[in-house]
Amino acid sequence: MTVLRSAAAAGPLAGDLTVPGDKSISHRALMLGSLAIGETVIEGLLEGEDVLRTAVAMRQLGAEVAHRADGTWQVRGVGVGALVEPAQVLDMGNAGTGARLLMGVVAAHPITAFFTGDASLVRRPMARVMNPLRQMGARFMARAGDRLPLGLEGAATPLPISYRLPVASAQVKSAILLAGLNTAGRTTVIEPEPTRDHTELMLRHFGATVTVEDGADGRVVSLTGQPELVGRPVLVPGDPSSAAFPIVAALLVEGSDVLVRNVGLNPLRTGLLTTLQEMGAAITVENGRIQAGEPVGDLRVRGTGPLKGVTVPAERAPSMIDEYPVLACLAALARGRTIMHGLGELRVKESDRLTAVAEGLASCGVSVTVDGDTLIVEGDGLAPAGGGHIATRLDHRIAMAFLVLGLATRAPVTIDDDEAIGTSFPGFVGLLNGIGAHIAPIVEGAGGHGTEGAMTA
Ligand SMILES: O=C(O)C1=C[C@@H](OP(=O)(O)O)[C@@H](O)[C@H](O)C1
Ligand SMILES: C=C(OP(=O)(O)O)C(=O)O
Repeated sequence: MTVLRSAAAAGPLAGDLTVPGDKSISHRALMLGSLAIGETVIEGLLEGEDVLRTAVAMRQLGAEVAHRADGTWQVRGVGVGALVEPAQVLDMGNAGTGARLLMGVVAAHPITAFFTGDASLVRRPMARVMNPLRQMGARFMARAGDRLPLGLEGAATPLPISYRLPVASAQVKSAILLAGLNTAGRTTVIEPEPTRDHTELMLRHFGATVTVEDGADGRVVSLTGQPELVGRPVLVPGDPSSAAFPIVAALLVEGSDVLVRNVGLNPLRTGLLTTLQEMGAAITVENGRIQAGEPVGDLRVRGTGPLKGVTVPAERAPSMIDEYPVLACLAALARGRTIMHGLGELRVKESDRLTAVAEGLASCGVSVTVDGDTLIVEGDGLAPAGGGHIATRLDHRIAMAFLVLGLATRAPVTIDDDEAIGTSFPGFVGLLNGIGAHIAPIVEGAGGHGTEGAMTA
């Protein structure tokens, strides 16, 4: 555990950088590679703690997963329906995606597995995946409130279901589709609001038949069960949710000019870019291309001074759900009020992000209100006081969002623990400092929150 401090940069941020691979796509590549026959080579896999937990779990379930000398990952799968019962508990660490998607995979295998996670993950709701998986025939032994740790007895003969999502969640959709893989017949998920479609795209990439139609009730996704999946190469683009941090940093520090290369631009993930453009941000997409079925581009971001406050509609939330903490930090320096609607899901992430963002911004002298599921941040175009000491609550996005805010506040911002950052963005501090940010560890016990130590990022 290291206490970190970020302070206003001496000058504008400048240079180019590449963020690590997409977390959502990385989890899915390891899982589908493990269910395919033959070899899957994954290039650009996110080597963050969350994804490494999935790699270990897939090995425990019988797949061969190897990190090769050239930096790629090689998976030798067992085929749909052929995972083996794990001898040890599957510890998914901090990862909601890893836990929920893998529960879907195991639910349609005739095996029993036990799942657990860290102090954050055991507080998060699992009923949202357990309920549809129960309908498919899986059985659970869980604590009150359907939380981890839990035991899951997969169905020997799983039943196909048609399920309308009660919450907009790509994790729930994906858990059901992954269970549908080893289920005879068609498994259907209806989502009233579209969520990220990496599972659908990758299922097709590995040879499954997935149809997507617009129905009266929303987007209807159907999978034909028991396909033979065949190992395929996977090229993972940079994670737009990670790119959000250097992008916002460049917008916060006037005069910055930063190029973020190789960012995934799947339209179901680009709500933040839409919002930033509405706020007046100078962002251009260069070198737009399709890479392994996913749109990708390089983003040039210029800090041209204060942006304007906007209203972000609730229906945009699924396409930028993980980006609200850093958007709220940017809004603190915008001119006027930024109103973000439809944020109920933020309460059940790695921490209660609505509360964490509101308390953190208030401690930095920013005027902020939570009204039900709406977050309102007031800015006057000037640098906030800063000086807050942020409780990161095992939440990587809270840690990174407030370190970015500290680059533009009058007094430095500190976070109490940098460890969570490694779940999604290993190398974050080094990359940000590489373009001119000032983020440094603090030596505890040297007065106040300590003094700045040697930079080791
Ligand atoms: O499917 C995924 O890979 C994810 C879906 C989102 O969660 P929900 O499905 O809970 O909205 C997102 O917050 C998470 O970081 C990754
Ligand atoms: C919510 C997140 O991830 P997960 O649900 O996988 O823990 C996130 O990365 O912001």
